Amino acid sequence: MSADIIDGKAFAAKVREKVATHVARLKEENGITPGLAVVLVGEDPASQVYVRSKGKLTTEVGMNSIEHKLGADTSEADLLSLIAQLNADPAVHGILVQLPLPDHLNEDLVINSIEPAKDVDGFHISNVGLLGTGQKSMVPCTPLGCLMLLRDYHGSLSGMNAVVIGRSNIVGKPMANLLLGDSCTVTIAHSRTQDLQDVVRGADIVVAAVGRPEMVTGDWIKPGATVIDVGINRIPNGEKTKLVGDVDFASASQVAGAITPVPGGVGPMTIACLLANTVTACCRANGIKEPKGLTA
Ligand SMILES: NC(=O)C1=CN([C@@H]2O[C@H](COP(=O)(O)OP(=O)(O)OC[C@H]3O[C@@H](n4cnc5c(N)ncnc54)[C@H](OP(=O)(O)O)[C@@H]3O)[C@@H](O)[C@H]2O)C=CC1
Ligand SMILES: Nc1nc(=O)c2c([nH]1)NC[C@@H]1CN(c3ccc(C(=O)N[C@@H](CCC(=O)O)C(=O)O)cc3)C=[N+]21
Repeated sequence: MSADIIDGKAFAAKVREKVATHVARLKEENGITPGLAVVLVGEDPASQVYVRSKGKLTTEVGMNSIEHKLGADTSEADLLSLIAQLNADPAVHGILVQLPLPDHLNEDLVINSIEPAKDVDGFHISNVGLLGTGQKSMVPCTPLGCLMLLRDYHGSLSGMNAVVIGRSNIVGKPMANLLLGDSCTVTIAHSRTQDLQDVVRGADIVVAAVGRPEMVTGDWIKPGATVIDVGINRIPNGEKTKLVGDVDFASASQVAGAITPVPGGVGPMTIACLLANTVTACCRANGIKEPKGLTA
């Protein structure tokens, strides 16, 4: 059997089209251009690539992209003062501080200094609490993108067994919360989980967010299961490098019912959801009815 390929790249392009329509409407009817500020501290090459790609797609949908690139030795006080300035700027509707931050900066402190209404990553404790209690919040982009792909493929997820591998604050935990919200029976696995393969074999939905190249192989997957591969790992490939997920696509796609590729799966959805969250934040900030159906 060969799995259906869930085309995140194509889906994300459709989401960005909808975002662009709403941005055009905000400009015409309200005279407002949504603005997304991205803060990058240090020179991590992978982070630089994402930030560049975010900036390009932000302007492509008609929004303002504000980029702040700070040196790796930036002090916490300077970073906090930049965030305070962005919090107070009415032209900035969304703020994203690219993670990971250099070791001398306290990530929790920095994230929690972002105005929750502008926290388009959904990482602020206030948004985490709102999501955890099923209240209106900013939803983290990567898990939101995964949920949209799953709902689009399955319709209802109610009663399905979902296994999320990884318990990070940015992917694993919010993913589990969203799946629970859609009435899945959710298991969260991590590096201390015993018999991980057996746990995964019970899953109708597997979300892999581990950071280990091609760890999940076809023999772990229940035949017909849906596999969402969040992993973005750059590995050597001859003289060059290539991007692979946390799932071994070649073997898993022989067993799964549906699977997301890397690249072209979850990654593009993350950025599309970031843009959608920025439109939502802009509408909320201006007392404008927020668009329905932009995200899940
Ligand atoms: N596509 C996208 O848009 C995005 C992709 N990513 C990618 O997703 C992956 C995960 O990212 P992130 O959540 O930030 O990573 P973290 O490193 O923060 O978390 C990884 C998680 O995987 C668990 N883990 C590690 N090794 C194993 C193992 N052998 N068996 C089971 N669990 C294990 C860890 O367990 P423990 O807690 O016990 O240490 C941890 O909970 C990375 O490849 C990252 O690049 C991330 C964000 C967005
Ligand atoms: N505050 C914060 N928010 C984030 O959302 C965040 C972050 N920090 N730090 C890093 C991770 C990672 N991440 C990705 C986004 C898009 C792709 C993406 O578009 N990937 C393309 C390929 C890109 C390539 O070729 O390198 C794809 O999978 O098809 C990947 C990874 C967001 N993250």
